[in-house]
Amino acid sequence: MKFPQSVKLVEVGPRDGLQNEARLVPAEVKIALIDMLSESGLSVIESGSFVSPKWVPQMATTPEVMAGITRRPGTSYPVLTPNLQGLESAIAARAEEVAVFAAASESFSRKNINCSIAESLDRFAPVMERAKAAGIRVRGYVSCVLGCPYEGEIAPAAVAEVAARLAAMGCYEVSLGDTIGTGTPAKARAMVEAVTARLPVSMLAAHFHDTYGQALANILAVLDLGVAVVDASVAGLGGCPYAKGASGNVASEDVLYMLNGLGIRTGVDLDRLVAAGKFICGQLEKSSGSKVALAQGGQIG
Ligand SMILES: CC(C)(COP(=O)([O-])OP(=O)([O-])OC[C@H]1O[C@@H](n2cnc3c(N)ncnc32)[C@H](O)[C@@H]1OP(=O)([O-])[O-])[C@@H](O)C(=O)NCCC(=O)NCCSC(=O)C[C@@](C)(O)CC(=O)[O-]
Repeated sequence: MKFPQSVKLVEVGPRDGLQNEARLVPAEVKIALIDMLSESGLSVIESGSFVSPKWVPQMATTPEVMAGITRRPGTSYPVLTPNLQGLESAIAARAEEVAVFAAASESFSRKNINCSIAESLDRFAPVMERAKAAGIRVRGYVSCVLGCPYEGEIAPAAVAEVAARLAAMGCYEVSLGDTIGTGTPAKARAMVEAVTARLPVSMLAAHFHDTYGQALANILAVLDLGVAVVDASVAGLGGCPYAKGASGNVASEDVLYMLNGLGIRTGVDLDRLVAAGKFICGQLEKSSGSKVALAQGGQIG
């Protein structure tokens, strides 16, 4: 197998990880988590989302979180923005990077953002324009790339089409989300091959959930195709409010342990990452979803 020499780890725990937690996590706890994650050397920490608080109440503290974190030079703290209203809030919060999120499944698009795929892309157009004018980088997500909770199988060509549209609109990176974690390595490869027929692999990120325990295997499969950006969530926190049964994202600690073992550079310190995971698990009073953290005594607080 032929792997990249270095990988950019995108930590999504403070957003994707926490958005599904039923108990509201105070802003101070999110701030402390993000600051610990920054200290581990991560260069990207997704820190919240400017979405409707009626849809995702856990993210309502994003303005306080963005105001309270210590911004480490060299680290970016993107937030999700589904529309212009979200982008204006992100600008007010001094976000330097945002993400728009589409889906490869019509049903998931409607459940998640209350519009069709085409409507979502139309809605992103003014977001892209305003972000560009404000000097803000935009990442794009495609959800349900390896299966949909409502429609089942998703064709790789449908994923490639949405990914290509996001790139054409100006997204600098497109993150491919196995939202419900049903993918397997061969399917992950086939999907990435379909996307790389339309986009350079350097623009792609793997965003895999671990519902069926396949996430690390899927990541390995797509690293072999040249994907060099991997999204992960500390302690394996996560799920998706609009994808019943989806478990957490692949745990950041486990991805880092695997990358270290492969000799792939990330610039991230495993011990500090484990400490951040231990901190948030203590706050949430739950065990870590990271095998590495558990092996290193990372149970509750
Ligand atoms: C997109 C909407 C807003 C459409 O929701 P809608 O109800 O169709 O929107 P609307 O424009 O009719 O507005 C309804 C209300 O929401 C407010 N509103 C409208 N926009 C905003 C905003 N930006 N910030 C704050 N408030 C907002 C707006 O002001 C209004 O307030 P009201 O008048 O009723 O008091 C809604 O569906 C929504 O917020 N959805 C968010 C869903 C979400 O966050 N899902 C999780 C993230 S996606 C994901 O996890 C997958 C991913 C990315 O991780 C990849 C993967 O794993 O595959």
